[in-house]
Amino acid sequence: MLKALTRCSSRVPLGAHLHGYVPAREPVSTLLRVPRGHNRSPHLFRRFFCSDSTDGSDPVDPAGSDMKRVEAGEETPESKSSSAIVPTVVKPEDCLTVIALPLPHRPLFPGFYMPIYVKDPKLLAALVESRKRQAPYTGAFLLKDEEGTEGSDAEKNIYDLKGKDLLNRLHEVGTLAQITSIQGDQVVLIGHRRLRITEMVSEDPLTVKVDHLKEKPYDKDDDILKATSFEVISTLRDVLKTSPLWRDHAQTYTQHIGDFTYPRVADFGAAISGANKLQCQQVLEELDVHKRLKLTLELVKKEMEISKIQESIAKAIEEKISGEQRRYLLNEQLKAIKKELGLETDDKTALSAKFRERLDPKKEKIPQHVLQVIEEELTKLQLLEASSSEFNVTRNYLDWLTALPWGEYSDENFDVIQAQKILDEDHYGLTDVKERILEFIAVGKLRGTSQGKIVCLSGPPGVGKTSIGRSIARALNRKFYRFSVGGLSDVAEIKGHRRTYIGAMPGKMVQCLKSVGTANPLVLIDEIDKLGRGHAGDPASAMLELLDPEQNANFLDHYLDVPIDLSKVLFVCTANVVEMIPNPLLDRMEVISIAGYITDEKMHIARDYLEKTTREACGIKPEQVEVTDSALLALIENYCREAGVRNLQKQIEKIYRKIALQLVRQGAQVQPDEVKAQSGSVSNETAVERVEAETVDRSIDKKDSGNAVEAEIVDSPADQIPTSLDQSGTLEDTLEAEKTKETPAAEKLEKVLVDSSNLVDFVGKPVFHAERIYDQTPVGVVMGLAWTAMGGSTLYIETTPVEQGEGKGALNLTGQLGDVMKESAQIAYTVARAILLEKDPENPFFGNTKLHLHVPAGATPKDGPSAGCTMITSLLSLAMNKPVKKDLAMTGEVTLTRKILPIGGVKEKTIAARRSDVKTIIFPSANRRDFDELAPNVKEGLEVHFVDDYAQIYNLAFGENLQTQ
Ligand SMILES: Nc1ncnc2c1ncn2[C@@H]1O[C@H](COP(=O)(O)OP(=O)(O)OP(=O)(O)O)[C@@H](O)[C@H]1O
Repeated sequence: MLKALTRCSSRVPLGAHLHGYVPAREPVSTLLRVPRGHNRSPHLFRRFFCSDSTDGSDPVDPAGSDMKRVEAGEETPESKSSSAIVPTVVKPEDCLTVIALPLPHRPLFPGFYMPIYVKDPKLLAALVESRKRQAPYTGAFLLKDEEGTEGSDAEKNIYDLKGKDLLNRLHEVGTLAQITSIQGDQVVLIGHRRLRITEMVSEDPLTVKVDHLKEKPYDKDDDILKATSFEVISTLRDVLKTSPLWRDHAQTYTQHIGDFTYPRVADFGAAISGANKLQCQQVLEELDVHKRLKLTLELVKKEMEISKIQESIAKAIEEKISGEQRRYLLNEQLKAIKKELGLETDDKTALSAKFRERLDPKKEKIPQHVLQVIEEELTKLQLLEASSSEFNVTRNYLDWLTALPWGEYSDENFDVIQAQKILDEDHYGLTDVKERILEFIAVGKLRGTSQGKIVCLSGPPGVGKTSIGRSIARALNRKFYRFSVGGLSDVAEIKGHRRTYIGAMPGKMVQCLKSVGTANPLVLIDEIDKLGRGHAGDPASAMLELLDPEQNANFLDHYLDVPIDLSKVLFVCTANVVEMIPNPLLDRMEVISIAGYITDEKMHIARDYLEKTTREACGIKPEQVEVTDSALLALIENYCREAGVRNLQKQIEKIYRKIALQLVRQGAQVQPDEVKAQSGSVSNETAVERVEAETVDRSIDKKDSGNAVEAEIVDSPADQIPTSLDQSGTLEDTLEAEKTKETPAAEKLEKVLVDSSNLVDFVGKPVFHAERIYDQTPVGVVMGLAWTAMGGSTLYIETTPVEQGEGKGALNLTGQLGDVMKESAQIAYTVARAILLEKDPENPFFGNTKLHLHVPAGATPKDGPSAGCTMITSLLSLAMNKPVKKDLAMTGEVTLTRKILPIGGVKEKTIAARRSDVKTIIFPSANRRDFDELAPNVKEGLEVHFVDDYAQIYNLAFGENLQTQ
């Protein structure tokens, strides 16, 4: 059984589908929608719309259609076969019975072509037959959709339909269509006039009786009609303009739009709109012209909106595309620029060439195993994808490997005298350090090469540990690199990260070598005593590997992964407290302690180094300022009593900043006169001022010299100012006066004098008050000597009775004493009781008195055993009600058998004692050597006793005789 009765399909290209009229296999030039490049003659349009009529007559002359096709240069199969014009017999209006042709997609509007495919052979044969019978007409009716079906589904269902069933599925109103050509199963129709089915005549093929429909009569000059029609036309024009798809048609169409009647305008609008088939059918069924126009207007307006949206979408996409194109272009340019500059990242060859270029000059010096790794990595680089992460890792690795100073050494200075000069230039004193460096140079000179060493400079803050490090590097002509390990807790900081980690970096030492560019720098490792505990590995062990001369010839950084030779590096570490340095590290270091400075040393440092550098830093000339010795002394004694000189430096900077301000302020007042003087001939008045200023300067400079010439100038009245040699009396003064003419204003300013009297104006009130609380220590109070990380200091041990009574003897301790110091106090109590018992057996003091021992200042934690002898003395002084000798200070650990053990920090303690105007110091005998090594200026004026038994202290403190045990 024939499945498909009628299969009508249209192959609809995108865009054309919107309007439902497509050029299928029909020769394109005969269609209203003419694709680009084909003949789009206005004749075609005129052909379909010129024979318009208001009475609903055919817009196309069916009789002439074939003739016109021939005119248009086309051939129909019939014209081909007969090569003659066949006159039509049947007129459209005579067609009252037609074969019903179902249209699945859109209705056919009068005046439009529509190609359809007829798959039902019976129907097709009937159509061919009717054409042969000179009645080439059929009724084209839109198919109704079956409920729940749409599009191709709806089409599918009609193939089984016949007779009545098919009739029921057809819309009642359709179009009388002329069959213009049949080629195979393709039938091309032209719509003529509206029809309505009245009854079925035969079933297969479906033939129906029809009524011809006419538009309701309308007034051509009706304004509303006119306006609506114009609105449709103008909207259509807009749509066609904005929609690039139909732009070409718009031109042609608008040229002929004037030929249209109102019903045709409505049909045209509906036909080309993208409205769905039901909306089109509605327009087709509408016989009231005004209503039809209104319906069409709605459809074309909607079309307009769609077109606008389409335009904005197109615009947005266009923008995006042009943005992307721009990016692409810029990227290409960037690549070209990078390539030009040799920065091209993905140009592997350029990259390899860059590395090789870097390698070439030092290839001889690079160890073989490192060269091998570099070569391997270079080969790997060529094989890797430039955008891969591995490529970047390899590139960075090669960058580090090739940037290191393999075998590059700076020419070392082996000239001891030159080195000494440099060291003295930068720092006063510090003889131990300087000596050690000179020894190092001497050994290097004799050996011909220098070996790496670890020197550790220990001492309180601000004594110049870091700055001497820099100076040593200068003296040795080595590059200087400093890094602080204070608080460092990650081993990776020292040994680097493994390359597998993202953002991996080599450790500090490799960074140092890259940055200094030599393999024998001086590396200053600051704050080694403050090395962190470490959360990832043990930093102390990593430091050991780095510093140990036994190991560091083959130091392996995790990142670099090839051993590097650090044996030529000179390591200088700094620490405040040596005891805090991990033992294995300390063991490998040469510790040089810098104890701190006494007033005398500070005076030198201030005068010869700090003042000079600060003055230069402030842009002040030496002749513009004078800081007297008394001012410096007051500054050191009352403001800067700590061991180092950092605070002293700050205070001097403060003074010089204030001086600079004063000078600038003065300069602002002097300036106008100066301008006058420099701008032309020198008036007498200005000259007087100049000479006066000069005189003041010199009178300050040569205060006590009693310079006669100076007096003469001062006394000279203004009009007698010497202008020539004979008047001035001396050549020197004339030259001086001449010089002043050219000197800038700032140089002739009044000299600023800083004295002890006006020091307060520069640095404010003294912050330090004497550590010494008592002029003469009372009963129960003795001065001890202590060592702190900030240097030495004096401290008092005070004991006082709290309560008396039979058997009440006890000892209370305060002053933030540590465990060792508390134990030391207990020992002192026992020894003191024993001594008192020995000296005065009748004295029940200790047994009956509750005592309180305190060590000011209460807020400072204290510990250590070295105050043992001081505590005993304090307890005995109270027990015997006898004060100790004036200006006495002591230090020493005591055993229960009254032996005095050695203590640390002799220099610091001596300096502290001097600072507190102590005249007599008692040290343990074992410390005699330390004291003897002190510089004479530190020991100067001190009466020092070395003791090994407490009895000696007792005798010195109380002026009595206690037998040693
Ligand atoms: N003997 C000296 N001669 C000249 N200047 C000195 C001397 N000692 C210290 N200074 C100066 O004191 C300042 C502080 O010194 P530096 O920073 O080296 O102290 P430091 O001992 O390293 O302190 P810290 O332990 O706090 O690091 C520097 O400007 C330095 O030049």
